[in-house]
Amino acid sequence: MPTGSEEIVVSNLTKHYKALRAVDNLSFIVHSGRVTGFLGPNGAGKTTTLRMILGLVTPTSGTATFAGVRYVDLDQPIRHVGAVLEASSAHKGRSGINHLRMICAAAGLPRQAADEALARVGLTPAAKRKFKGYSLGMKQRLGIAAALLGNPRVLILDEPANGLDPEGIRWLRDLLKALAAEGRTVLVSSHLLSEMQQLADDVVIIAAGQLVRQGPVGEVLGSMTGGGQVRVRTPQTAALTAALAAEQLSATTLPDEALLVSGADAARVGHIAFTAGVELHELTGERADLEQVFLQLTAGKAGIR
Ligand SMILES: Nc1ncnc2c1ncn2[C@@H]1O[C@H](COP(=O)(O)OP(=O)(O)OP(=O)(O)O)[C@@H](O)[C@H]1O
Repeated sequence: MPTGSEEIVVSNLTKHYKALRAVDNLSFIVHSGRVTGFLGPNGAGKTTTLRMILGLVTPTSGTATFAGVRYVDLDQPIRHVGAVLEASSAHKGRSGINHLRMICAAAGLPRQAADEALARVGLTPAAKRKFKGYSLGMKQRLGIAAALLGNPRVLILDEPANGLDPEGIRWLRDLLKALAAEGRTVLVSSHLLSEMQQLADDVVIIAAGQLVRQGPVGEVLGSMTGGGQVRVRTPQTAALTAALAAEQLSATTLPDEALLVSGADAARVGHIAFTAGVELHELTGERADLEQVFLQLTAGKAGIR
């Protein structure tokens, strides 16, 4: 079990490759006890940012710290931060458990940590099978097991949902949520937006190396859609339409005679109806999905470099 919380603070982080600003004055905080999704279109700068956070790429300027300490200054980093940067690789003929035991031996961790990490990712039944026989999903699990060996307070995963089937995604969601519930800080990058919507509590969205938006998933969605759309049915259509208009809300009539109200959530529409004495037979909030939000937020920035 990790002790203490450990936020990741990214502060004015910048990386230039010649004229290209791969990461451009980026600042955000990743909170402990939550799963944070790091989203951006291809080339947005996600991997470069993660590599700077992990001390693998030297920033042009700015810092990334764990409870105030840069990765390179951490004492025994494997016990602080676990990371999976690309699909796990291991010697083809080596078993999963032996792969983990070798990492333990090299890092001075107890051998038992390998068994515990393998169990945590549900690979115990395949412990002695050779890596070359592992499916992509099993390889992803083994990579996460390797990241968990030092019982780190922070977990950083680059595209962990890649190649997982829906059942694998559900498994990943449950694991990440459980790790966060233990107080760990979990940062997960992805371009799989609908899956991020399931996986993450918070999102940090970047495009062209710059921060576009950060916050709880629900707030980011709500702020983009102005509260989304609400489907409502009433026998008093004219009265409800008038009450909505008085609040500067417009409603369109759907083919099944229900009304679709934009720019308000279900609670607001329900309140307006109640105040106007209008009877409702249906009231359903329809939230935009992250894919739509993401496209709106990054429109014009994606693909310009
Ligand atoms: N070592 C490097 N030298 C030059 N340019 C680089 C280098 N590493 C990354 N870049 C460029 O920096 C930009 C950001 O790349 P990065 O891999 O961080 O994006 P990403 O968001 O992870 O994208 P993807 O989802 O495609 O992996 C890209 O334009 C990339 O070509």
